[in-house]
Amino acid sequence: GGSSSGGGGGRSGALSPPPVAEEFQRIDVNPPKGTRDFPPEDMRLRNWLFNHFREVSRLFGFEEVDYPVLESEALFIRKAGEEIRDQLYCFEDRGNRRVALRPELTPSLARLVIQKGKSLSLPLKWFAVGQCWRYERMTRGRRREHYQWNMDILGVPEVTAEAELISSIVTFFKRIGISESDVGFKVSSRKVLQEVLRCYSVPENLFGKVCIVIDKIEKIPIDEIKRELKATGLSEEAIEELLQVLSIKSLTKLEEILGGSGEAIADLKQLFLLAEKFGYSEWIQFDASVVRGLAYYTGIVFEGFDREGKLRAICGGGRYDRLLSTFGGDDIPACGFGFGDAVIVELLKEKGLLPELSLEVDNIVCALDYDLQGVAATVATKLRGKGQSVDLVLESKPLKWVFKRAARANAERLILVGNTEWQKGMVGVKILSSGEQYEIKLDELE
Ligand SMILES: OCc1cccc(Br)n1
Repeated sequence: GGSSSGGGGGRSGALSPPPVAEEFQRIDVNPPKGTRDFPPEDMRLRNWLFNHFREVSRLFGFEEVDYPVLESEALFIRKAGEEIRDQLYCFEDRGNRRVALRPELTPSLARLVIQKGKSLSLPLKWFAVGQCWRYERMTRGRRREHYQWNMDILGVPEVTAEAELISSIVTFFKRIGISESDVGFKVSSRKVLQEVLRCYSVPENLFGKVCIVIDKIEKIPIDEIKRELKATGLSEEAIEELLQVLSIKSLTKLEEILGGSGEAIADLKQLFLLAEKFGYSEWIQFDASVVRGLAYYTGIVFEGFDREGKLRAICGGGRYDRLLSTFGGDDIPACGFGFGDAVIVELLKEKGLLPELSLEVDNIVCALDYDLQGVAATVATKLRGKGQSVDLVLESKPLKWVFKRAARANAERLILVGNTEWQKGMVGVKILSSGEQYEIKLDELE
């Protein structure tokens, strides 16, 4: 065994514990920094949330997909200065391959779509609920993993796709009791930025970088924003015009500035028209300052926010028509969103909307004598065959213990297998809510 460590007297007279061999040293029982365990109570909340994600995706006719949590690092290497890149959880594996824990799901979707190529019938509507990772210096004590619900539509160039996606998120919010008085969506289009930058003949390849700087507009001082924009090569004039346009909060005003002929205005007008038809006009507002922090968006972008302004963005997404070609594939028009599992729970807590979820078991089955354990197993199997859940007591326990367990499991019924009753082929039944109890033949037990 390992060398003994610690222990050993030293204090006069006091008996110190015997040294603990290395292999029995107590490990750190906490999960790695920034990660979470999901013990039953937390797992019930997580399942409740994910079941709503999945049910809404089903209502919208989406198919579930998933990808490896480990991807080639190359999938996420983009040069636009994104935070998601700076915090990539990447390493070299034993085969000397550069790999990364996925920080988002969209690049994996793009990879799979390219891999499947012509065999896919468009439009495709896929959803996923996957764990995503980042390696952030724990200076801010923030999480390093979260689960993200994604819905994506590929093959639809019109903004009906974006309108459909926002409708799915509104549907989700309504299901969990969140209304338009609690949250809203800021909606814009990167084509607004594009049209301004084109006026100043800014090269296309700077577009992603400029967006990433602007996405930080509410997170860092405006002087820093201007400095970083200048560093990308933008002229003072272009920067001033850009910041001016970004402060616009009405489509009419935007039209005055950009003129009515550009795609940005047309897309946004169409989206607001569709919002009316979907019935979620009250949930959305135009806000030119929304650009989102992912370089690959090319058109409409949107983000869900809490109207009290206490929390970070709840969800976000947009159009990314050029992502596939960055991986060498043929471009397919695409749009999608990501919805994390953290902020929404904070919002539900704020609103007192967290559901009360407890363990629910239909039956506790217990043998009163050890030699009836087999009969108890038969009873449990019969009930399970009828779709009833059974917590079968697996060892001799005092009745007091059994009642306590039944209460904790909110069991509907307690089935007791005792010698007296079993002599008559009967078992004892106690309905825990009413206290009613009776004996019944095993084959009459429902
Ligand atoms: O939303 C950014 C992000 C990506 C991966 C993991 C976590 Br926690 N957060």
